[in-house]
Amino acid sequence: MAETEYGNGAVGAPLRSGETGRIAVLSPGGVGGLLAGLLARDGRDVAVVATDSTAAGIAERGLRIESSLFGDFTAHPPASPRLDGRAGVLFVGCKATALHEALERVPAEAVRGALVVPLLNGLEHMEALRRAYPDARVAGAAIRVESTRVEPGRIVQSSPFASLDLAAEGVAGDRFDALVQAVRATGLEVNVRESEAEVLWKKLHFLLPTALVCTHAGRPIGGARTDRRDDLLGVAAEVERVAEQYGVDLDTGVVQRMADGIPAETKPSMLRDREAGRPMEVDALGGAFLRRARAAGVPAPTTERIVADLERINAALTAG
Ligand SMILES: NC(=O)C1=CN([C@@H]2O[C@H](COP(=O)(O)OP(=O)(O)OC[C@H]3O[C@@H](n4cnc5c(N)ncnc54)[C@H](OP(=O)(O)O)[C@@H]3O)[C@@H](O)[C@H]2O)C=CC1
Ligand SMILES: CC(C)(CO)C(=O)C(=O)O
Repeated sequence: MAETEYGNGAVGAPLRSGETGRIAVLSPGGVGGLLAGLLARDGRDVAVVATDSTAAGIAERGLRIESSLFGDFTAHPPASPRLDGRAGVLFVGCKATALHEALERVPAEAVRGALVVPLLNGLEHMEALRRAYPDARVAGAAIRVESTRVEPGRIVQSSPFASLDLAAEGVAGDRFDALVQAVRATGLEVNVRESEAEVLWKKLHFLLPTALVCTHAGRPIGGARTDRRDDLLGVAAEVERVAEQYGVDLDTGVVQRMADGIPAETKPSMLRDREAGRPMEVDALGGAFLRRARAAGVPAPTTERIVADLERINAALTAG
């Protein structure tokens, strides 16, 4: 039997138009684990790809989700350290700091023609994914949620908000529509936008000030938005000015209202990494933004200062 383009892992299972095909989720951490659990609970054909020990743990005990929005449950998707067979969709849920190693678990052949949906914050992972998977279509995406991998295979989702923005640019079609439907059916809000740049810059506009300032201050948003308000709004205004040079209109007033409206105890994942002594995404977020700012000739002194400090802290963390 001829090999089908996107089987359910098994060679020969034809994919009908409008279906997602098998949904692989690489790295079941805070955001990847939440997506994998929600989709598996709905009976979707989900395959988790994880580090060796986490894959073994999920295969044995399942993937535990404890969520203020979606309830508590254990899902039992198959989990392995490497993607075997093909997938029609690949969610990428690792941190930027582990991206290159993590991608080795998903061969390019396994996602030929597939839709690749990165859940990472930042900008430069898009180029890295397109280089790794030249025959896949990589969608601009951004997830807004606070979700934490408290131990391997156990995810706690705590925010009163959870939404996924997806850009249709370059990826529109039946599989994209099917994916939107599948994710919406889990209860997660999905917003479809046209432009990839808009999706990525809008997320960065909120994320960069909150991640940098909360992490620098060592405090959740409630402390950062009062004690470090000038820095928070300063970074947001710099993102607005740089984004404009890349054709994206942003409004720092929106970020201000969002930062004032979310629960005081909200912690960006970068702050959680600092607290746990893990490598932080300083370069993937702050560094990438500053490279764009320099290329556009727009000064970003507030971001420069905070990123320089966090780079020193990160170097000390990663040195041991
Ligand atoms: N957490 C959040 O609330 C949000 C996070 N984001 C963004 O999403 C991305 C992921 O963040 P988050 O979910 O917090 O990350 P986590 O630290 O919770 O999870 C990272 C996952 O990557 C896995 N991993 C590490 N190394 C490898 C490897 N070599 N191969 C395969 N998997 C690997 C980890 O495995 P193991 O479990 O085995 O350690 C873990 O499951 C980041 O870019 C972040 O900025 C965006 C919005 C919200
Ligand atoms: C700030 C937050 C929790 C909001 O989505 C986030 O995106 C992150 O930490 O990566």
